[in-house]
Amino acid sequence: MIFSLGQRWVSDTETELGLGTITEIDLRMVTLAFPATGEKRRYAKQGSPITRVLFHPGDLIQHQEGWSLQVNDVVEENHLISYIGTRTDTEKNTAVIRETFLNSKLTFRHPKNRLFSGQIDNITHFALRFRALTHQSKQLRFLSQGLRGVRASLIPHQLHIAHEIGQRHAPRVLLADEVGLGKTIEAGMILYQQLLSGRAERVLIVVPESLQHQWLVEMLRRFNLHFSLFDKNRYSESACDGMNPFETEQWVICSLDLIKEKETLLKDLVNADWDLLIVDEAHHLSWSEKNASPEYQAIEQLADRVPGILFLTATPEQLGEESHFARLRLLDKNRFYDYNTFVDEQKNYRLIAEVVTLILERKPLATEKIKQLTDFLTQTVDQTDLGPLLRLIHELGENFQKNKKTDRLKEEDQTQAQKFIDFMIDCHGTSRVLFRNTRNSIKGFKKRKLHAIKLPFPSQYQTCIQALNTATSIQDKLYLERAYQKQADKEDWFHFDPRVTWLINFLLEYRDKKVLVICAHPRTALELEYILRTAQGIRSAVFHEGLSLIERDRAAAYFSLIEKGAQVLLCSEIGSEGRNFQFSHDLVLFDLPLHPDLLEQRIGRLDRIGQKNDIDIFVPYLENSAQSILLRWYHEGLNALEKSCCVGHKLYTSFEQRLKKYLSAPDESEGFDQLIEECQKQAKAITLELEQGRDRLLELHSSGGESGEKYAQAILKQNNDVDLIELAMNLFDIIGIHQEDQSEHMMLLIPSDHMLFPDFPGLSPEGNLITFDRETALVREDAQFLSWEHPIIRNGIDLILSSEIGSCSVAFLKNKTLPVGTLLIELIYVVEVQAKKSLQLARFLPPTPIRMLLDKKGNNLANQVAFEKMNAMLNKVDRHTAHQCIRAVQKEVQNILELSKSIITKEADALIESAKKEADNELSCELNRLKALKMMNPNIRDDEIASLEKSRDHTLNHISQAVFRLDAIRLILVTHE
Ligand SMILES: Nc1ncnc2c1ncn2[C@@H]1O[C@H](COP(=O)(O)OP(=O)(O)OP(=O)(O)O)[C@@H](O)[C@H]1O
Repeated sequence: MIFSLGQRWVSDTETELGLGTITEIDLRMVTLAFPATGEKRRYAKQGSPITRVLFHPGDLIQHQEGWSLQVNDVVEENHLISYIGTRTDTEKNTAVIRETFLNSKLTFRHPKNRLFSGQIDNITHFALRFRALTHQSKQLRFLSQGLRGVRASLIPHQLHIAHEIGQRHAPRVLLADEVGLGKTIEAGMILYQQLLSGRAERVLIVVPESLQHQWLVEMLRRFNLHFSLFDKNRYSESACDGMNPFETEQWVICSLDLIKEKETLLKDLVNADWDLLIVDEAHHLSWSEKNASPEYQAIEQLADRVPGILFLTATPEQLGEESHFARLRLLDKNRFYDYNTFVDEQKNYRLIAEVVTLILERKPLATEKIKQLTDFLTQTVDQTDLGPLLRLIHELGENFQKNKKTDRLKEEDQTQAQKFIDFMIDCHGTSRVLFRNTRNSIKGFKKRKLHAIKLPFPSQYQTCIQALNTATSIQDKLYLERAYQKQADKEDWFHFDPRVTWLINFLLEYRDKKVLVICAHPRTALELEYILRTAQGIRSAVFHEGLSLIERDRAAAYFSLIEKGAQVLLCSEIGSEGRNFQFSHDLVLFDLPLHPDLLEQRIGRLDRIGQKNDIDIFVPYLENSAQSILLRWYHEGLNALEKSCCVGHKLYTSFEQRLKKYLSAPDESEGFDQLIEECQKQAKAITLELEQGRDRLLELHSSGGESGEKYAQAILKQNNDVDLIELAMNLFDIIGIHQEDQSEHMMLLIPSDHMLFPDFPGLSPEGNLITFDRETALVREDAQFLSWEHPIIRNGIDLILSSEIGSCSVAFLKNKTLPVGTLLIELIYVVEVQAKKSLQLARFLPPTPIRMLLDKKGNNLANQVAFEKMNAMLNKVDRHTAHQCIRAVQKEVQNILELSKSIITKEADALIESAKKEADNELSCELNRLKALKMMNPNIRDDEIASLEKSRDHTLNHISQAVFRLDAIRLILVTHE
């Protein structure tokens, strides 16, 4: 296809944009401007979902000035089309419309014209069209858009977070759920909603190099999103002709290592106009006043330009609270401007958490508490809001007191209480930017059991330490095999280290177990693997940061194979970050890391969603070694091995110096019991304080209480949805896609030789294995999970509705109670709004079909005879007879169409009014809430309010301008035979 400036094209997936004009062409991309909605889109020249708009003699088209032309002739010059024909307003004049001047709001292929020119469709096509319209309209209003098509279990806290953030304009948040609770899935759900709603189009995901493929695969298999991975080669291959390589793709994954290394690449990234940036393992962005890491600086440049940001980390405070604060500042500079103010603010959390907890537990607020709260609110809340708030607190207190005995609240009190809680949570702290769920607040996690294995300290290590003497660092003491190699320059440590013998025996004894072994250093992992494989023939794989990505993925895949896979995977410290190994439940910590957050990351490889067994953690350690000290500290001081420890960083900071003293001289353990005791006490106190303060608030707003459950239930109802299955089968039959049953819940879709649309998007020539059942989709990853949101369904419906298929039909109705030849006309009007997708008007007014069944006098019988009932009674008519019938009743049809106009105007007006009311209610309510919050919570950004205000005004304005059009027409003639 040759592209030329001024040509008119339409987007196959976004027909609501109207007619587009080519405004820019370069080597690989074309830009289309859509004047009807004021939007622009860039498409790759090859393979993009756009179609050239061409009309033919007989078509009725419209000039941008509003007049229409009946096309008689079509002329092409310099790749641009001119339509020659008769103006319908003046009847006589011959006129020309160059395609550039076509009306951008043009609706094509009027069904009436098709009817009178004899272009008749099969009655089954008409039925499919109506069903597709009806379902599309219903589904576009579904509450949990973008959440139901994900191949994942319905986990309430994830759905709540995704819903809460996915609906925002340019969300900027930190997802900090504990390790393995599903941050990747949450980020994917947010991203998917932003894409579906048109709020985001260009997306960049930045991850540690080792996780690139995992993200690529997760986005594809769970969300059907095909990302492009940019490594060094891909970048330099695309960097030709002065083009920005990142502009050739809409969705890109890139590694943090690459970004910080290559200055030109970062520059290109920053200039590539992303809508949404996702950064995984964001704790790598370390910052201090004197030293911002290169990673931090790189992401800072992007954060200045990209409107939406999601940071993901399970251990936000791993590199210190200052770094945590600095990351929050990347999300919102205005709000997080000063570290000390931030720390001060955190002190208020306790009071708010206490009050919220009392209300949740329906306990009356003591006078003292009310006073404290009043003082606090007086300082922070605007005077106009203060009165009602205080009244509410008193009333709630009194009502709780009155209803104490029944333990039940009246519904309005319940609503009031929830409103107050939402308000308090919304207003304070980091709630709009930080989300954190913990294992405490989510049920179903398996237990962890520690098996500490004490082993003798080998003399070789003793000699080595003595030889190193004062030069022995804590690292040497902790990782003795490395110190030994340094000092003795020998590699035979594995011959005498009893941990190795223990590991070999353990693996030989439990041949059927899949065991993950983690150690601090890649070289240790490599040497262990060598000895296991060569000396003992144990099937093993190794996984460390020195391997290429392909080698790492290969190792992980080898380990995951059930039969003939590796029995053991040996990982270095960061080699396994973010990886999913929950199919194993035996973890060997060959050594322990110094920082508790690293320990949590290690255990998190197995202790994550999807783990079906209790987890056994084996720690072989050498008696009286630094590791034995560290083990006691972790187990007895922090209880970090058998329970997830959320206070690790704080305790490490507080005990670091004293702990290191013992680690450097493990023999001198005097006073260590005392340290453990202090540590336990402090752990208890900090945990309590957090549970009563910051963490309680975070938990309340992150888990979402009942809201996540509500979304899960709504989505669950759509599993194996009969409407969806019926429509899909109908669609596949008509399009020409064969269906072969494979098992109870699975089916193979195979393209036939007679496809209605030869290039059906998403359908592979070899066929697609599909299922409508979520549970099947979760275990059978080779099957695609079909929901209303799956591209096969969405594209299928779009293909039908953006074409003429089924828009014009003729049928016979055998009915002896009516005179032969009685004419009924079934009309399908569609009321619709043309506006930017990102306004999401479909929530209030999706393209809505209005069906009429009119007799000669214009009486509407649609309510008496429902569509499916009528459809079942109809018989098809051969083309020749249909043409004769049309000619015979043409005049009557014209009359009935005229009569239908007043009916549709009335019905459309009512629909538009009710949509406006709904939109106004919802958006004004949200706006008022944000404005009220803004008074006391600077977390609400000005641009969020401005955007919502603008979007409400635009929404109402666009809904008022909604139009109706005739989408389909069916003539029904009564026969007696
Ligand atoms: N809703 C879900 N349905 C099915 N599996 C899930 C779901 N949520 C998470 N999982 C699985 O649980 C594991 C952990 O999820 P994920 O990787 O998103 O967690 P994470 O919080 O990003 O972990 P980490 O902190 O290690 O980066 C993954 O194997 C993921 O596939």
